[in-house]
Amino acid sequence: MQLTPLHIKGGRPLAGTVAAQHSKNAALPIIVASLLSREKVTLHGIPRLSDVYTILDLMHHLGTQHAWVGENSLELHTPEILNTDAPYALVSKMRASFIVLGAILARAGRATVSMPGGCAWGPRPVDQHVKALRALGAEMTEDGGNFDARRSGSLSGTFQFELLTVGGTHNSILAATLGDGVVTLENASIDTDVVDMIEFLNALGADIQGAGTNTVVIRGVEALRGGEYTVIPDRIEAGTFMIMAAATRSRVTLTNIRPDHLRAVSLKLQEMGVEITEGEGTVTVDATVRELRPVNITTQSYPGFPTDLQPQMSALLATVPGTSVVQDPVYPDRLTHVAELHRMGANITVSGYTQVIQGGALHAAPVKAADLRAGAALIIAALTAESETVIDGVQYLNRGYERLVERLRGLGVDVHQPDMALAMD
Ligand SMILES: CC(=O)N[C@H]1[C@@H](OP(=O)(O)OP(=O)(O)OC[C@H]2O[C@@H](n3ccc(=O)[nH]c3=O)[C@H](O)[C@@H]2O)O[C@H](CO)[C@@H](O)[C@@H]1O
Ligand SMILES: C=C(OP(=O)(O)O)C(=O)O
Repeated sequence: MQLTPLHIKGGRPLAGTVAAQHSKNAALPIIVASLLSREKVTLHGIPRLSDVYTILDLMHHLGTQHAWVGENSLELHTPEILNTDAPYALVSKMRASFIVLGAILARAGRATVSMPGGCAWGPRPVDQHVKALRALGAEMTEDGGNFDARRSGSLSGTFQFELLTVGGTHNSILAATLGDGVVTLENASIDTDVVDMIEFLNALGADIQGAGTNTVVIRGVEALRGGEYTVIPDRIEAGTFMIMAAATRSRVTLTNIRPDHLRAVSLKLQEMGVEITEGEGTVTVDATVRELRPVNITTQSYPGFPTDLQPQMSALLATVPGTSVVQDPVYPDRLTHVAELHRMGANITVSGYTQVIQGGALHAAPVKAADLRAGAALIIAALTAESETVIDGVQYLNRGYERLVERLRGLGVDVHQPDMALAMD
């Protein structure tokens, strides 16, 4: 859906407290994982985001009935899998939908899923998903952009990922949870979103050991029961607000967070001269104490500095005098924010996945987001610029930030976008 642009008048500090939403990237796989149970599942902490509505459309196609039973609570029930295919029109909208492959395969014995979409900054292969499922005994074929997966019995065996992949680990766990085989995943992702999905599945009666370590052992079980689960706080959303506070040289408190999940971000901000005070489920970011210093950043899988905060951090560093170097080997093409920040006066030169940033003051300009976190980076830049920046491409922001205008206003931001409320209908 095309939305009217966001108008932001920046150049003044933020103040106050903002509660982080629950995690988009944990909620989506957990919603998909509910497909493994015939019983009713109630999930709390589901953010009202366009990605959630997209995955619910896909789940509806597969046979899931859903009902919102509170602002962020969702009841899901899949007594039968009605379709074993996940069509292009639904899967192409977001990356997370590709993991329905593992879930449908587990529940129905076969699945046909289109190549995934999502934020389109460059190639996002799924070779590890395919290799893992093949190694564990599934038959996988690809035809015309569709993957067809079949299994004759339970998945079993050992697979070692060639690299750390969040989605590949999700998909393999989902495929192996039901049945009577034992699957060992080596070099598995230890990302918070993987741990949360494992804890959810175990709460429903799965037998999955090793969450948060690189070796995950899944002993298949005959069936999962129903249950209730609360999704973890969104470390990327919280990190975005922390970076926003630093960029505007403000003092802001975040609540509903897991400080331990945000350590890489906190350490980098501290290195820049930002005061970070952690509390029980809170963090206070104070960038009013001293001048900020430039830093160098290289993204890594969790617990390293997340690629999903690289564009936002680049926007912050574009405002900090001196030279910073930002490298994103996880997603080397994740650079759509750069040309837009140039319009605002940023001095960033790019070579491969390296940005060399000479910080200074930014100015307002019309800009356009081409993906979710680039949109967040443009908001951060706009908040530092005197006079009004107009940000287009707002539909991407609705993929990842709940009630954004309202929450920015809560921090004192001068922002308006007349039809924002419609985006969440
Ligand atoms: C919905 C969701 O949760 N998305 C997140 C998830 O994406 P996603 O799960 O797609 O990302 P992965 O962790 O799989 O990707 C990490 C790296 O592995 C590579 N790779 C991945 C799979 C594969 O089969 N082959 C391969 O080469 C990717 O190109 C990338 O360089 O983790 C990313 C990395 O933290 C985040 O940016 C995304 O926001
Ligand atoms: C890139 C993201 O999501 P996806 O993997 O669905 O594109 C993100 O959350 O930053």
